[in-house]
Amino acid sequence: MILDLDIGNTLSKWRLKDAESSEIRSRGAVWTREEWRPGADIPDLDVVEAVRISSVARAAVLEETVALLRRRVRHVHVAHSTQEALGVVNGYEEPGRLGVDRWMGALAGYHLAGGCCAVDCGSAITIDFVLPGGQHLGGFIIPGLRLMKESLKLGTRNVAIDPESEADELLEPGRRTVDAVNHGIYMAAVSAINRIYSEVCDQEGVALPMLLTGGDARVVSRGVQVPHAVWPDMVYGGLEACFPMTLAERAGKMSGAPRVPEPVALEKIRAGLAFSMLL
Ligand SMILES: Nc1ncnc2c1ncn2[C@@H]1O[C@H](COP(=O)(O)OP(=O)(O)O)[C@@H](O)[C@H]1O
Ligand SMILES: CC(C)(COP(=O)(O)O)[C@@H](O)C(=O)NCCC(=O)O
Ligand SMILES: [K+]
Repeated sequence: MILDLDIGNTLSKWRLKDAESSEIRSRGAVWTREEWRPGADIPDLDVVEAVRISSVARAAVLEETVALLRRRVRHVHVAHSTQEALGVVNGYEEPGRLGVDRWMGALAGYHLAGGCCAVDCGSAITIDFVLPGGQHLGGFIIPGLRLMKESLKLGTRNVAIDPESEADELLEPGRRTVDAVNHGIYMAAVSAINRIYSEVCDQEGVALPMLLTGGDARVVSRGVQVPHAVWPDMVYGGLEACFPMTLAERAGKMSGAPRVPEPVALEKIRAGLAFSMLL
């Protein structure tokens, strides 16, 4: 079995992948603050022959995790943001400073779709752009839905956006604090994504397919007007592409990769932008 780990600021996600069949056998998540202890919600390491890790948590969390895993598992691969990988050139002045989850997402997106806009809706919402030739432009970082809510400190901490609520509902003015906050941050997130996408496509003269991942991807997806696909395993896709192990991976396949969304024509994106400027 291959253990894939995506350690974010909020949740540490894992999945077990069968090295022979390439099937995903199980998956789970624990709070990043908590200690890693095989047992409870952590897979049994006895069946694991290799681990691939993407981590943006504190260095100590990664060090401890790697130390623990190295004692039990033969192959431990840790992903790093580099200047170039798999045909993508990192757009950061200091490539190593780009969050490795963003780098994995950008690589997976490029591997799947060529040029793309990769959006990760986790603790932070990150919006990264890769051009068709492989140049990563850099990106945008805004607080995630939960962080935005917490920053308001309005005692609404535990009131999550109802994942069943319709986007239309979330776009109405709230008539209670809870709704005003939820609708406000939702609007902030989705309008930022829509606008940033249009601005960058306009500047670069190319309509890019958009891919969405992260804990809030599904709820954010409903308010994003740009054609896009939700890809929960996008960060894992980067790990698969960087450290291919199974036959399918060596053939370039990434588990759970969606169909590439067809972007709208650049003229339409530009017309939408021009229209919003008139309002
Ligand atoms: N069941 C859940 N538990 C925790 N967070 C959730 C859950 N469902 C959605 N979320 C949202 O997902 C975010 C965490 O998403 P994730 O992509 O795992 O973040 P990160 O990679 O930063 O750890 C939380 O900040 C929260 O807004
Ligand atoms: C921007 C992030 C905090 C997002 O982390 P996440 O929401 O996935 O936990 C992470 O990618 C990070 O720590 N990046 C380093 C700074 C940068 O990418 O510029
Ligand atoms: K993120």
